Amino acid sequence: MSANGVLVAHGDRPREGGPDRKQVEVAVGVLLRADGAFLLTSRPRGKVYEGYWEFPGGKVEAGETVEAALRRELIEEIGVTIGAVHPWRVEVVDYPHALVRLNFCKVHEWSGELHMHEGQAFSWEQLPVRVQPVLPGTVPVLAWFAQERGFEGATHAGE
Ligand SMILES: Nc1nc2c([nH]c(=O)n2[C@H]2C[C@H](O)[C@@H](COP(=O)(O)OP(=O)(O)OP(=O)(O)O)O2)c(=O)[nH]1
Repeated sequence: MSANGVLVAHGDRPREGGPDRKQVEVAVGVLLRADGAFLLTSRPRGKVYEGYWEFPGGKVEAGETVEAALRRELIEEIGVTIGAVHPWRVEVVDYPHALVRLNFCKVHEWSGELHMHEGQAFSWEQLPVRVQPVLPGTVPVLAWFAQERGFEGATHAGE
């Protein structure tokens, strides 16, 4: 785990892959508009946690950097070409289906229109987030925003 990583365990099902299971690297994009709104997308049908809201992104492939993976995933999933990628925070989440290492990156510039290529829904959100349910591994990001923005109270519905 990185120095700024936190470990969040979620769910009480037995873990897949035994005690030596590998961390799956995930590149996650926090797209920010000038007014501070951030983009959330819903997980497509057929994926674990289908319908849960998250930041767009996906798994880093072998030999790929987090930045390259993020550029690829955002073209594939939401149809935008991103500008500078700013690594923000890292979080490790221990799900029953996988141990994931989420590399959250802020992105302020992109080109192209949003097109949800996997049938997801999208929403530009501010705190408190109105869409629900929010993916467990996404919830801490809302707390980081709250800290940055001096926001107090529940960060999302259904808490
Ligand atoms: N994209 C994204 N994934 C997240 C977030 N929070 C969180 O716990 N995750 C987890 C869910 C998944 O276990 C993993 C991402 O894997 P994924 O299945 O979406 O990745 P992928 O698009 O490459 O999927 P696949 O087609 O290879 O199955 O990270 C988040 O905010 N965004």
